[in-house]
Amino acid sequence: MYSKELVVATQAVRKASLLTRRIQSQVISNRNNSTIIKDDKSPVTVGDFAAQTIIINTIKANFPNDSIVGEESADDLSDEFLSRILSLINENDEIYTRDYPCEDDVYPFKDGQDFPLATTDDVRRVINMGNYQGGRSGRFWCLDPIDGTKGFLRGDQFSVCLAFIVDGKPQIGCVGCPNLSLESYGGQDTTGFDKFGYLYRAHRDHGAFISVASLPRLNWSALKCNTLTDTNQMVSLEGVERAHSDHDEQDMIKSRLGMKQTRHLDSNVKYCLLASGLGDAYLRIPLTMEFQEKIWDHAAGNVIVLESGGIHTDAMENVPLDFGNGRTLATKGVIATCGPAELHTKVVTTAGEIIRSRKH
Ligand SMILES: Nc1ncnc2c1ncn2[C@@H]1O[C@H](COP(=O)(O)O)[C@@H](OP(=O)(O)O)[C@H]1O
Ligand SMILES: [Mg+2]
Ligand SMILES: [Mg+2]
Ligand SMILES: [Mg+2]
Repeated sequence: MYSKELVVATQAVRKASLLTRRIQSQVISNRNNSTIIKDDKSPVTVGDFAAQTIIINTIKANFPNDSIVGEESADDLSDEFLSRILSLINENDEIYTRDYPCEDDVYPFKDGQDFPLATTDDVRRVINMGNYQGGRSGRFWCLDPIDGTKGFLRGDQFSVCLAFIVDGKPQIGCVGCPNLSLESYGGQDTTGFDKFGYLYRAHRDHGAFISVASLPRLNWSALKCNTLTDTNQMVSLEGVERAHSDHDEQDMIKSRLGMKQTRHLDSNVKYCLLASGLGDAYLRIPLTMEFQEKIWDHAAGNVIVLESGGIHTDAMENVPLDFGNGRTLATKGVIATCGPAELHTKVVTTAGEIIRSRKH
């Protein structure tokens, strides 16, 4: 069991969840100065960079030899932008220590003395430690500091996602959902959720769990996704952004399988709702055959889905996702369901047929 990794992952994600939630509205109202458009036209914010810095710093302080596949790079950031990231981190550290001390640390939890965050150069260096290429052997971490940046900028759902991978297999998944209210998706909320949402975490072969993020002692409840007998009972989970998956083909799949209800929401929160039994089939049908999914968009959710009893594959071949392939998955699209295998196979077979019959 990777007990220390689990504690470090949880604390890193918890601290970054607090920061992202605290600054979400401030980033939205000051969008021009807080957001950069990357080469692939996608947005990234001071929040994404600050969260990446906090999490890599925490990992490195506790596991100095570990490598990290992180989404963001600091190469194009000005000193002024880096210094805003640094102030956000310092401000958050103060609030975190004062208001959210956590008794959950059974290990001495180091805060980065060996990797100080005192200057803008430190911040740049730490962000760029996320440049690992991944691969099939050895241990590494896989980080999406803000998944669903577009949701974050809309004031909607987003998540802080960290996985720990050994020999290409995710062993730990930890997802902070700072803006999540379960009640909005048909569930029930627990006291304190409104501070900075929920933490989900799973350890391979040891189950998937949820806790309110703000509790001084995290209170983990086991998760189990739904047990269904027909695809027509499935609630579908899909993204909000039409540029990230093929919503028309997702509609075709649902109509062929009798699925009537859809929940649209950004990021790995979809995997978390599946594990909570608040959705049953996450459909992510590729818009083009050229696009390769990034491992950080799915690695943390993978452990949470599998450990809550679900199934996670590509959208065409019905094969498990391969997180040892580098920074991207080799397969096309993604489908996660509550199972059982017979229903999952039906969903992927239908998706495959629809994708293969494309005219374009
Ligand atoms: N053309 C595309 N197809 C599929 N996913 C894409 C995409 N362009 C961007 N994405 C990914 O979609 C993720 C968000 O997924 P969703 O729409 O389910 O919230 C983004 O994560 P980030 O927000 O971390 O960049 C990004 O990696
Ligand atoms: Mg991004
Ligand atoms: Mg992402
Ligand atoms: Mg991201």
